[in-house]
Amino acid sequence: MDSENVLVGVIGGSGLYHLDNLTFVKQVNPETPWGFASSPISICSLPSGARVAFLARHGPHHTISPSAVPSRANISALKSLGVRAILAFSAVGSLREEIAPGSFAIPTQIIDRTKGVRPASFFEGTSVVAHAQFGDPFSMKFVRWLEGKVEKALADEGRGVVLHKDKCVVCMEGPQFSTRAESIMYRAWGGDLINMSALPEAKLAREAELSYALIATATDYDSWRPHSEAVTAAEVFKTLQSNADTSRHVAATILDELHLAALQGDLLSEEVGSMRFSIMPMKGEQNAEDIKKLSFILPKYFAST
Ligand SMILES: CSC[C@H]1O[C@H](OP(=O)(O)O)[C@H](O)[C@@H]1O
Ligand SMILES: Nc1ncnc2[nH]cnc12
Repeated sequence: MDSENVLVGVIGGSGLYHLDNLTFVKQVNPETPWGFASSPISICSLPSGARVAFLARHGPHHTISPSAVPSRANISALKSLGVRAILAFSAVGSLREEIAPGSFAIPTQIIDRTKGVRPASFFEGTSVVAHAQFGDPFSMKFVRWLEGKVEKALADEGRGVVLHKDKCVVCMEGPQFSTRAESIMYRAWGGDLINMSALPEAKLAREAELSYALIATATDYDSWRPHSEAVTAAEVFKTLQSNADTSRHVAATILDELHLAALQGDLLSEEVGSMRFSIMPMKGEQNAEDIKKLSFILPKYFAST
């Protein structure tokens, strides 16, 4: 196995600022056409010698608010290291009684409640138009593979953390939490979980032809329960630390196998090549600057001269 190859990237969310249960190798901070990532990227080595990349979505000291996360730089920086699959973690509110704070979920759907203030496409501001397939916003092969592995890791050491599957996450703008009326409306819409970070991350991973899945860690019941206090940051903080410890355990347990699966390729086969027919045919002269920029993320389709 080529231990220099970094095929798997991990994005840590609120509470998860490092994977210090893995062996730290070095930090890198590649500049991308969309600037620098939220944090320098830590390269860590796994027991097999394989390497993974870790980046903290809100910065190592949580200084970046959800609306300001440089997601294009994050995704393109990971891709520039050779990453093919991204495992993202996110602290979420629960919109369902049965998803108790402290439990984990792997969502399969997203409802977009961001407000258009986040750059959400690598093609934005360029002369190239592309429409990525996004009906299944997470990589389903990867999701199905993860479910079994994460469920097993959560049962380890008597942790007894429950894993919920096939859930729908509402991604809201923030930074303020939802009103009670919004929280109730999201439940009526079919939302099960709520966060502020699934988008545009998942969209950008799709545009970059990277496999992407999210492990959602529930911290609170948001604001829909009639006889409970509405969510506060203090409420979220109560479970953030233990959820982050569990997330680190899950990562350490599954990353070697994930690296191997990424190396074998089948797990990632849905995304590779998926943008080929999403890019509108370009007639006439192509804007050289734009092509150069896009070649950073999709060199197969945009040959930089
Ligand atoms: C700290 S509560 C709200 C905050 O937490 C989640 O962050 P992340 O998804 O990065 O774990 C949520 O999306 C909000 O950004
Ligand atoms: N209730 C909530 N709403 C939005 N994002 C969250 N992250 C954690 N809890 C949340």
